[in-house]
Amino acid sequence: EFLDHAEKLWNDPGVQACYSRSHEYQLIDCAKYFLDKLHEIKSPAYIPSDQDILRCRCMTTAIQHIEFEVPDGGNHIKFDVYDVGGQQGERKKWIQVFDSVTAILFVVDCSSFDQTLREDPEKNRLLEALENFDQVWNNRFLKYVSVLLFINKIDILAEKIARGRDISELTKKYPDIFPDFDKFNPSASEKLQFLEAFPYQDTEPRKKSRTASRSDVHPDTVKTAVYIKHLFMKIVKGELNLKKRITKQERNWHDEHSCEYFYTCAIDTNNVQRVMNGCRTLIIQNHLRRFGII
Ligand SMILES: Nc1nc2c(ncn2[C@@H]2O[C@H](COP(=O)(O)OP(=O)(O)OP(=O)(O)O)[C@@H](O)[C@H]2O)c(=O)[nH]1
Ligand SMILES: [Mg+2]
Repeated sequence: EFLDHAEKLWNDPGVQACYSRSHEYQLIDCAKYFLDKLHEIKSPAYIPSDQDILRCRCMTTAIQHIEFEVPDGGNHIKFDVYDVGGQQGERKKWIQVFDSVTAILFVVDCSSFDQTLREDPEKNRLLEALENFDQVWNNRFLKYVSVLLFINKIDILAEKIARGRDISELTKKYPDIFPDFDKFNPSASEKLQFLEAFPYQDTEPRKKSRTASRSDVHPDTVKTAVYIKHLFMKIVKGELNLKKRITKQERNWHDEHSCEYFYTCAIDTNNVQRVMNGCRTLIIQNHLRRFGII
């Protein structure tokens, strides 16, 4: 009975209008996905699919340790992954795992440019992510640790842009940090890189040739994603400093680590497979370099 009522409410035009303004309050990203399929979920025969499980939101509170082995040639390489929580209250725990890590997987929600934090409704989420990344990249305990930056939720970014949202509010509010979006021009290779990562709908034929545009992806989605990538890369290059440095950095401070970025959609298994293959190679190379083997 509850689910019948919920379904009726979700189909109400007023509730839909509230949903279209969900960047103004706190609503979990997967709400629409599950509410859209209430008719299926309410059936007693409902069994969650893999996609349903991937869409579930489960906030990380304690540090999770996951071990797995990946085949590499004839060998198996063991990976130890520590998953930490991203919310403000969780971050003080990060230092416990800084010691002896080879790489950090830093996941940014690139669709969050028009949202504020659940923990602090005054703080913009993208700005918070940039500041947080600045602290990780410039942390003296992480000088030898490479960072893999995942510019994630590109599917939600596309949905938002299609609904007419844009990053201009942020660029107007913080012009020193966010340069004029209208004047920003991504190169053809930058557009191509994003489009190659963007998931194809089952109905959309895959492009055989490499091209810097796709009929199913709005040009502003591409432009916004590349713009966000530039912001993070400015931090990597030291062109954008958002946090006061406790330790003065000498010129070769960043020589011993690097940052690679990937556009990701964590719920698209094809995209994740490709990204993980790239990450595995980078992590192994970093490890070998760190121990002087290559
Ligand atoms: N549509 C979409 N949803 C995503 C994507 N990545 C994550 N999500 C959803 O976002 C929600 C949060 O994902 P989590 O993996 O719990 O996020 P987290 O960064 O570990 O969060 P904390 O544990 O609080 O730090 C889940 O509902 C996921 O299904 C994505 O690329 N696209
Ligand atoms: Mg988590």
